[in-house]
Amino acid sequence: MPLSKLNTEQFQAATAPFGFNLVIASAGTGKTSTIVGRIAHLLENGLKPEEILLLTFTNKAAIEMKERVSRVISYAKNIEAGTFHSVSYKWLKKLNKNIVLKQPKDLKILFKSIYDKRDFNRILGEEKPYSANYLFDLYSLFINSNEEDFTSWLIKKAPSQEEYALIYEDIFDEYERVKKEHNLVDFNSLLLEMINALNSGIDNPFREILVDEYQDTNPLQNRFIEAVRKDSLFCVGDYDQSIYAFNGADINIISTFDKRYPNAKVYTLKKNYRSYGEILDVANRVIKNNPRIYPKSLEVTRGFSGEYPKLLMYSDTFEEYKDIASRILTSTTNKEDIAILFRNNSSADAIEAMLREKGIECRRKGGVSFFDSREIKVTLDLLTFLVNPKDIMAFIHIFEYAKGIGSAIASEIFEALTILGNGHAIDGFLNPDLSKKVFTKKKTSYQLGLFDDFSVLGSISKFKNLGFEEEFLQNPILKHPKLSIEGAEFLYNFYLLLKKLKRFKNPQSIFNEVINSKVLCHIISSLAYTRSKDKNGKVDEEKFEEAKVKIKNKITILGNLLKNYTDLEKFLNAMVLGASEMSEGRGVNLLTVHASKGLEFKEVYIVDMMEGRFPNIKLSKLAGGIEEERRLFYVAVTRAKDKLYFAFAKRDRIRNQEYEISRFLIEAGYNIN
Ligand SMILES: Nc1ncnc2c1ncn2[C@@H]1O[C@H](COP(=O)(O)OP(=O)(O)OP(=O)(O)O)[C@@H](O)[C@H]1O
Repeated sequence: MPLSKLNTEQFQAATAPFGFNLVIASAGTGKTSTIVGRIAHLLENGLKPEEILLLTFTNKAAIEMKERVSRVISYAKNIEAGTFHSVSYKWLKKLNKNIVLKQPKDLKILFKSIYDKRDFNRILGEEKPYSANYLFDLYSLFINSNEEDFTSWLIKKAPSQEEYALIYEDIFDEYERVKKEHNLVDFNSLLLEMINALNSGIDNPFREILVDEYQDTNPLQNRFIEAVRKDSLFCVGDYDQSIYAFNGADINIISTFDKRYPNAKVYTLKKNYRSYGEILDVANRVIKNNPRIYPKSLEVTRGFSGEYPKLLMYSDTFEEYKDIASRILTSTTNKEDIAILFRNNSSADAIEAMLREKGIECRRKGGVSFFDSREIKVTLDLLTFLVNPKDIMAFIHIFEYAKGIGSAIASEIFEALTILGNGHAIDGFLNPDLSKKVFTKKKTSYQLGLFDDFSVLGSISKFKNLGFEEEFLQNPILKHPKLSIEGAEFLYNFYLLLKKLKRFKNPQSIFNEVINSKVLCHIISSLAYTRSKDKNGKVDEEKFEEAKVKIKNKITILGNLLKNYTDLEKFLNAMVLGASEMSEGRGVNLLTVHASKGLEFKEVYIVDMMEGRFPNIKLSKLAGGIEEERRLFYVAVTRAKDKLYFAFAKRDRIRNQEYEISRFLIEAGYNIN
């Protein structure tokens, strides 16, 4: 039973009466077990699973906790659990809100497609107009500035831009209109929309909200908690592990809990089950230099190993990474149980290279490189468009690969398809309503710099001999005045894929069709082509073939992830909401300290323990200060179960910089003389 395994302090917290409960769980003291016990306690005392909301820092954590309770209480799988964003997203969907979640960088592309429709050349200004990218950033700055009128704001900042102000404002209007029309939202607006819905009095079934990693809550998330909560909160966190200030996390939220809530109860978990005493000694010595918000300490339960965490000293970073790789090579610890932690991402590539040179497999959490790669993005866009043919962004991204179709033309074709398909772009491809008029002449406005391109429609005769099916040749989208032969061919292949996919429902079969389609093959070739060019722009045939195989292999990895899903939409949502939780490969874990949060390893190396790098003085000035850096150090140290090493190098050859030892090692009592 989840409750029977708890120690006294965990049990007391897990069985706390309804109300405002804060559990200060020091590192390694079993907060996961306590949350799992709490859920079991609530269910055993008559709460229905639908009345429990569990908010976690990652979706993976939510799944793990739910699984642990479900092993004993099977219906626990019905509790609502996930990150703030994924819970809001699911809830908004349940409320039938039609929303399409997008990353800011995607919205930037939409913005550019609207910007590109304007002709600034008609104004012979002294100064050039702003680029689309700059204007997008300027616009978000304006929105955050609380000023009401863009033009007056712009004139104050850059008087010579005044003559473009009308065009800029028209771009913003269209951008907002398109976003609204297609229900595009970013991460923050998910929470905002949900808060609005809750404040407008929608049905709220939750009787207790459990919040994990409470110390990293930001004010918007806190507003969400406030909007959902009725009378019981169970928040678990450790103020010494608050490390997301740069992302807006506010440590004051945890530190004022007992003042903000009536009759709040604070429980503390002190017994550490993870690490040997020597490791905890280092953690305690350093963290005591930070303010103690609620009284607490770490108690050793595993005893002492007899070995104090070692400080490894090197003359330069190259030597440092090389020696760590050699130590790992000969270590008897399972490679998956070893982690190398670094404060700065910039350390990662050199360490990875050194490990690979010695033939040591490693994996980097964050998976950014995987999900940021163009092949994965475009494959996800293809699948997204199939699930949601209203997703103009996905459509524009896919058509970036069609020669001659830029983002402006792509968005016009998309609009036309939507009209022809009576609101459904796929129908616009497959069963266009020929009575509808598309690409009609647009309102021309010299002042707003709009083109009046559609006065002359294109002729489809140039596409007659390309072997297109008769049915497709009838489609009015081919009349776009700027459509090139290559563009039309891409559209035709897309049409063929959609036609074929009509027969499939199973996500795996859909994926197989997509990966073997001419559309994706064309995209793969075009990516491989760019990647196999040499300095003079010449393509090496062998490299080109190799690049194609590599790209296809990567896309296949995505297909493997899909195997766990029977619903394509659920898979796609998990990819948007959880991409940062994925890790690639196997072997030694290479992690930033931030990404190591919540994890534990038998053997840990904390590298680059140099003043300036850890603590990172520059970053600490931006958010959180030295106390946040000290918390990062505390998080790093407390990941280690059995063995812990610190590595220091006097010099970095590449940066041509000399270093002093990190102040945290001095605070920990290391004597380097
Ligand atoms: N009552 C207990 N008896 C024995 N072992 C326990 C108990 N509670 C937790 N543990 C073990 O202690 C370790 C740490 O637990 P857990 O990962 O939940 O810690 P945590 O509080 O989340 O730590 P952190 O905040 O540092 O990430 C785990 O290996 C877990 O199995």
